[in-house]
Amino acid sequence: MLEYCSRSCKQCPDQAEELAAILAEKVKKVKVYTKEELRIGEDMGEPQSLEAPEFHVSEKETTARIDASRLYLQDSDFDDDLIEICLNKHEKCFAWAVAGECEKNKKYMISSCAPACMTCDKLTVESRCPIDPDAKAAWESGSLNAMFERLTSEPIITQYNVTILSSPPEPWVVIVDGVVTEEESKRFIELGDVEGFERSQDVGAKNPDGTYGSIVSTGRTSTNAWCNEKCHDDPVAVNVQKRLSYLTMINETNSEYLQLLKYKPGQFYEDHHDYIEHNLNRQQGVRILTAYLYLNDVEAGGGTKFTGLDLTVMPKLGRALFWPSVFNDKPHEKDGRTNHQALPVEAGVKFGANGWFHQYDFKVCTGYHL
Ligand SMILES: O=C(O)CCC(=O)C(=O)O
Ligand SMILES: [Fe+2]
Repeated sequence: MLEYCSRSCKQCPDQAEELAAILAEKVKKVKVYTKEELRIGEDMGEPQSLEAPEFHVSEKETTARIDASRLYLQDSDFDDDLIEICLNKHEKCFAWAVAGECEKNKKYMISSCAPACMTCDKLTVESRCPIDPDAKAAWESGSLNAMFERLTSEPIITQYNVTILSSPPEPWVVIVDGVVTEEESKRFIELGDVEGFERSQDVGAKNPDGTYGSIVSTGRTSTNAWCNEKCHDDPVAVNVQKRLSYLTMINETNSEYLQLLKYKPGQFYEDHHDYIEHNLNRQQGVRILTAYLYLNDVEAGGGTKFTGLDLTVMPKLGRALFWPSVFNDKPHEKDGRTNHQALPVEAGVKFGANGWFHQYDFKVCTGYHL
C-alpha cells in the first residue's frame, strides 16, 4: 500500500504503522511501535494525553492531529538527523496544538512541540537565529587599524599603561595594563567558582540543528566557566565589559559571555586560532578580536605565546591583551598570523578570561556556541 502512497500523497488511508516504520527507518531506530503507542504519538516524542477538557479539545481532534503530523514528517524532505531531534517534549503538545497554542504561544511550542506544530524546520539554527541582512558589522575595512591606533594613543595611554608588541605590517598585539583591579579580579575568580570551572572544550562536530557541539581535547587542558547566568549581571562583570567596550569601541552585545579560565600546573592550550570558520554563516558573524584578561600573577610559566610572531606575553594581574583574528582590509577573513598558545603553568595557578568580540550582536539570539 505504502509504495503507492509514500511522500507527497496526503490522502492515504490510516497507515500509522507503516508511516511510523518508515520514519523509524529514516532515523535508524529499531523500535517497532505497538498500535497503542502509535495512538498516543510515542513515535514523535512524549506519549500524548489525548483529551484536554480544559482547552475544550476532544480525543478525536487530538488523534486527527497526531495522524496529520505523522504524515507531515514522513512527507518532508528534512535531513534524517533533523527528524531525529524533532520531538514533542510535553504530553499535551497535540492537544495544545489543536487549541491553537502553536500560534498563541509560538516560542515555546515551536521548540517543544515541533511535530505537533509541524515546525521541525524552525529547529535549525539558521531558522532560530537568521542572519539579519541589514545588520551593521562592527568592523568594515579600516576599522581594525582605527581601533588599535586609538587604543595606543591619547587619552587611553595616560589612563592605562599601554605597550605595543606588534603593529602593521605585522598584526597588532597590544598590552594594556591596569584594566582590571585586584578586587575585580578576585571577584571574577569567585564568580568562576559560582558558575563552576569545568574541563575546557574545543569546537566539536556539527549538531542536527546546525549548531556545533564541544569536545574535550588533549590540546586544551585547562578548566573554564562562563560568565553568563549568575556572573553576567554582577556589577564587576558589567563594569569590566563596559571598560572593554570603551577600549575597543565595539558594542558589549557583540562580545561573547566572558570565558573565565583556570590553569593548574602543567595545564596549557596548544597552538590554535580564535577565529571560527562556520560563524561566517551565523547571525553573530566571526570573532574579530580577542581581549584577554590576566586575573592574577602566576609564579612561573603560563605565558601566551604568539607562535608565528615569536612573542610571549606573561600573566600579570589586571593586564589585558588585545589581538585581532581578522585582517584590517578584510575584516571577515582569518588572519592566520595570530595563532597563539597558552604555555603550561609551571608553578602556581593561572586565572584569565577570554573576551571574544564578533562582527555582529552575539547576545540577541544566543545561548552559547551557535
Ligand atoms: O590562556 C591564555 O594565555 C590564552 C588562552 C587562549 O588563547 C584561549 O583560550 O583561546
Ligand atoms: Fe585563544
